[in-house]
Amino acid sequence: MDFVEAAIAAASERRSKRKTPFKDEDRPLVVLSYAQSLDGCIGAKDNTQPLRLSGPESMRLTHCIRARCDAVLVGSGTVKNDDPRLSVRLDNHPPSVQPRPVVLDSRLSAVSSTSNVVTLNNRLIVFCQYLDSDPEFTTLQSKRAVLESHKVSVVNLASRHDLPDNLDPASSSDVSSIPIPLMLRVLKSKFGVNSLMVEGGSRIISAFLGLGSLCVDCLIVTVAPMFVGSGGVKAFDSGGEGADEGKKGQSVALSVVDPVYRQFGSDIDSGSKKLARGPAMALCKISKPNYNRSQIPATAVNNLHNMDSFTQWCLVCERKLNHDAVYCSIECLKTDFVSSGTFILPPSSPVSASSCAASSTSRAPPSPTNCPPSPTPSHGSFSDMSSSWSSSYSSSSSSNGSPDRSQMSRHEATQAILNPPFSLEFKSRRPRRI
Ligand SMILES: NC(=O)C1=CN([C@@H]2O[C@H](COP(=O)(O)OP(=O)(O)OC[C@H]3O[C@@H](n4cnc5c(N)ncnc54)[C@H](OP(=O)(O)O)[C@@H]3O)[C@@H](O)[C@H]2O)C=CC1
Ligand SMILES: Nc1nc(O)c(N)c(N[C@@H]2O[C@H](COP(=O)(O)O)[C@@H](O)[C@H]2O)n1
Repeated sequence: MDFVEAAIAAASERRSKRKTPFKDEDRPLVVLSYAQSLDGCIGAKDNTQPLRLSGPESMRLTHCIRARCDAVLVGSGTVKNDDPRLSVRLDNHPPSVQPRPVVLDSRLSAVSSTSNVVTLNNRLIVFCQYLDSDPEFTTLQSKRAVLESHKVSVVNLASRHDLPDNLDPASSSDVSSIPIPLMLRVLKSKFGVNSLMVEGGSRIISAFLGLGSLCVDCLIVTVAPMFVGSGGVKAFDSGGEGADEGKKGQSVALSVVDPVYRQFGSDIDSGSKKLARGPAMALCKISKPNYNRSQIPATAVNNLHNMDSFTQWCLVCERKLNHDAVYCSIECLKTDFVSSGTFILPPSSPVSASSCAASSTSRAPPSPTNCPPSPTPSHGSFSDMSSSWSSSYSSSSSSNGSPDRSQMSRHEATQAILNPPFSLEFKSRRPRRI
């Protein structure tokens, strides 16, 4: 599917250009992808099987993403709840080799010899984490032996024996949850995994999103036009039940840049009398772990899984910041504004004053020249945006006249925002009539 190819290619290109202090190439390209409801749920608490959110078209998309990746990862909660297969079955061009399933299962409590990921695939990788001094060490070693007898590759991240020589095992103070950066490096160096799809569930999504561009290159979210309600499992729950003590109840502002939307399936359409299952899809490239503070662990240079101390980096060019600032220069601020949650619309679609005002509260303050002189209603709609997605990835100047920002110098980007050759819509979307 072109959409997936374009998304992964763009993420890969972006990654290669990024100037971070750690070596991105030491870990696989990571595509975080899941399906959620309109109220942000990916499952239902009382379900003992996956909640079907995706329609047929976007389900196929999920399988296309699986097909384009070397491995597909889920957490122990998803294995316990869903017993997923994680295989490619709906792609028109199935890969000759299925992606390797990967499960994060610290205590080997979820995966068993009868799990689908074991019985349907003999290349499963399980990451666990326990010390020699663990009171349950013997039991855990027996479980491990059983899995290994079923051709499962088990990696204990706390054991030096399981890791390549150049990587240090997780420290004894850090055995509560699997250190994702270390796990990613092991996937690459020990198993040759160059691309990884992360499917969920909630805690895994929250953990990866919390690490932002440190560990995620591309985010593909299917949004299904349905509500799950109070019994739902939230996709992103960084301050919820599973959060560390001290982080409970805290909200986290995360933003994505250059979101692109495309409709897969029937959606809520003018001819439709009811909410059909035909999700729309948001494709986003994650750029920053956190809008207000792009915090990259300084120790990550030598020791990726050590998250003790933090250094600040400019949100745009990722240069080191000496002061308590978000950007290193005014150019960077403006450039970030160009690339922040804005949508490129055809030239005929004027920007609305209200949407411009809305944008200033959520992102970097816009230059006054960004706003139109008088209020004009926006004609941009959800479906308008879908037409521009491919051109903004594939050429330096798209058919609707909008420049490809990845090809622009910072100066050109700044000029573009001061004097845009196209109209921008920042926030507002007119709901479509049903
Ligand atoms: N709609 C969709 O696209 C998807 C929906 N789902 C749904 O998600 C739900 C399951 O979510 P949830 O219960 O949160 O389970 P998860 O699948 O997110 O697994 C969470 C568990 O993974 C283990 N784990 C190990 N290391 C980490 C880490 N660094 N960060 C986070 N977790 C880690 C922990 O268990 P341990 O200590 O045992 O290792 C943790 O409890 C199900 O309802 C499922 O249907 C799942 C995938 C996709
Ligand atoms: N994309 C997507 N849409 C949904 O509606 C879903 N419920 C999921 N769930 C994920 O798919 C797994 C099941 O995979 P198999 O069909 O067994 O291969 C499930 O565990 C979730 O990870 N995804």
